[in-house]
Amino acid sequence: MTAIELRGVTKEFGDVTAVRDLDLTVEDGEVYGFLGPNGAGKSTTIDMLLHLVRPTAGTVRVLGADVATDGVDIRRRTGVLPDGFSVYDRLSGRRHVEFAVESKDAADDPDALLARVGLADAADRDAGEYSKGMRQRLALAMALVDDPDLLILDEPSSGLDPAGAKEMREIVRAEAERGATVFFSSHILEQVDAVCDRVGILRDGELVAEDSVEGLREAVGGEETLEVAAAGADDDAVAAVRALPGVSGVTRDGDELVVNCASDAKTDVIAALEDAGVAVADFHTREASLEDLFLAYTEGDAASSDSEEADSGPTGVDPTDPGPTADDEPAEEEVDR
Ligand SMILES: Nc1ncnc2c1ncn2[C@@H]1O[C@H](COP(=O)(O)OP(=O)(O)OP(=O)(O)O)[C@@H](O)[C@H]1O
Repeated sequence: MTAIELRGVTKEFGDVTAVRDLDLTVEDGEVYGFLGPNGAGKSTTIDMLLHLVRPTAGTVRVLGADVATDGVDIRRRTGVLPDGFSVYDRLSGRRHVEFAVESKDAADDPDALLARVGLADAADRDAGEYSKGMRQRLALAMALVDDPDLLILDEPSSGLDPAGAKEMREIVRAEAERGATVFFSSHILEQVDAVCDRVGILRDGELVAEDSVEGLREAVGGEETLEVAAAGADDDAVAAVRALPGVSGVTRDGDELVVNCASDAKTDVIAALEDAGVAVADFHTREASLEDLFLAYTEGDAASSDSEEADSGPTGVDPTDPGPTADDEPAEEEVDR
């Protein structure tokens, strides 16, 4: 079965096209990493999977059913870790999980779930006292209720310390081994690298790359990354480099230009910079990584080095809204983010 299937999906918010003619398929049991810089359309896509936002065009199918007509059943079988999860300050962590268990009419032991996400000792404390990472762990515990067939995790590692991020990866792996499909968005490539079967890279609402992590590595295998100390490089010089054959991406990192290019294009890059009047102080090459590929596909104004910190923004998410389980109708109103 296909866990997620988007066909020709477009979402416009007034003049802004957040997602453009998106085709995306996630097979049952896959761990799929959904990458992209800020504003690429990841959360909008996730909101459409959850039927919190209706597409302007196209169809969205989840767990073999149409989200527009079978939302209740889909939500019952789906665990969601929303972006910008907010808690009820005066309810304990345990109460939050109990609520999620009751909402799904499930039989899970809240304490076992809290222990699984490392919150056993904090189970009785008010969630309002939880740190950001603890809230994220709590959200994960709630998402795991009733062994969902599909886990949708929006920036799951946001706010987690390295130990928490590792635990998150282990939980994702364990869920996949259990047979669940996991779809998660992230800016953090090492998360994706470590757990995903496949990765999709979204830019300006369009899928610009999709492959296994190995496939993406192979795709950059024939390329090198050239780091050029070029303090005086202006936009014209960058554009001249970008226009060269064999150059797949150029990003600026302080006084340095980072150029993804075929090995035989390196001398052309240096020559183009010098022709543009840039004094090249130094340059060296380094091995291409998944990070380089991400930058190559997402470079430009939208991709910046500050993208590692997720902007959770206003929450708009009620943590005790059973979402995945509710007997209510699919949302009629779009979420206000
Ligand atoms: N409710 C809304 N009204 C108007 N514009 C919106 C709304 N939601 C999203 N957008 C716009 O759609 C585009 C995609 O936003 P989205 O939140 O989906 O990106 P994202 O990839 O999740 O970004 P981030 O990594 O920063 O969370 C942005 O230009 C954003 O401003």
